[in-house]
Amino acid sequence: MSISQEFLIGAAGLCVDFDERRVLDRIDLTLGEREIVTLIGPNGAGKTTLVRTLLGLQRPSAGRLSRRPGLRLGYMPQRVTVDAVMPMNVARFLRLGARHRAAVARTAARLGVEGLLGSPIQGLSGGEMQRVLLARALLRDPQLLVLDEPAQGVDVGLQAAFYRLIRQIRDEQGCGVLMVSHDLHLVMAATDRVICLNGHVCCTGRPEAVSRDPAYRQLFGGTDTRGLAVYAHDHDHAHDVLPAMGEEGAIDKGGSDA
Ligand SMILES: Nc1ncnc2c1ncn2[C@@H]1O[C@H](COP(=O)(O)OP(=O)(O)OP(=O)(O)O)[C@@H](O)[C@H]1O
Repeated sequence: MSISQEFLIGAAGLCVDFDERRVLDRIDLTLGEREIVTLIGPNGAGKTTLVRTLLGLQRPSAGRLSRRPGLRLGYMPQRVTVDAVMPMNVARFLRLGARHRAAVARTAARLGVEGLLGSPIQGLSGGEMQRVLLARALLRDPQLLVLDEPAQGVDVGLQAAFYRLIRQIRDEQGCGVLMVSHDLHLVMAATDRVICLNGHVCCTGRPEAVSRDPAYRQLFGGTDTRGLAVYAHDHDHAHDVLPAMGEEGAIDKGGSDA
């Protein structure tokens, strides 16, 4: 596979070994401008390793990796550990990226955390921390936003709202998004393309198509059916109102034989 400059990031035949154990095997992947791609897979599938490799934090054992020159990345890690004895409020945490106060205030307001700027970072709830971490990533004005399990530790209602927010941010800022998730049904409406990973790429495509793919079903067994019905319900309403238009219409095409 050749990796062209039209992509923000691309990998061809990417392999990663740890202690002679192959954890990622011949991964081909591209991420285009304004595209939202979700990596999904069971525990130990190599999702974080793949993200770290794409970010340049992990050396591949084989294969080729390409990033657009000068690509601005905003990375939201699974978690951050802030030393309990180090006093740090949210405003200071956000300013660590050396951005102007006005940008910090504007981004905090955009994410609804402006009321938390004076609060100690250690005291935030899971949902508040999630938005603060996203604000920090956005303050880099990223062309590619990378989110590793961004909804972990947050209740399901807030998770759905968070994924809607990610899609809005992509629409407003025009950045590409690469995210990791365990839960296809939660990210379906927020994702353009899914890559189902289990050491190798098991299947890939639009979320509706992946949810029906035998490789995906084999990997997740009967354990991931709960949200699909909910998703299909929302989606049916949109289908009646907005035929083949915008993001809902695009998803409809994939789900037409459901
Ligand atoms: N630095 C490392 N050294 C040795 N093995 C590692 C290292 N990092 C990850 N691994 C192993 O590589 C495999 C893939 O791990 P990775 O964290 O990428 O999976 P994941 O899909 O992100 O898992 P999870 O969903 O549990 O976060 C696991 O077996 C893990 O133990």
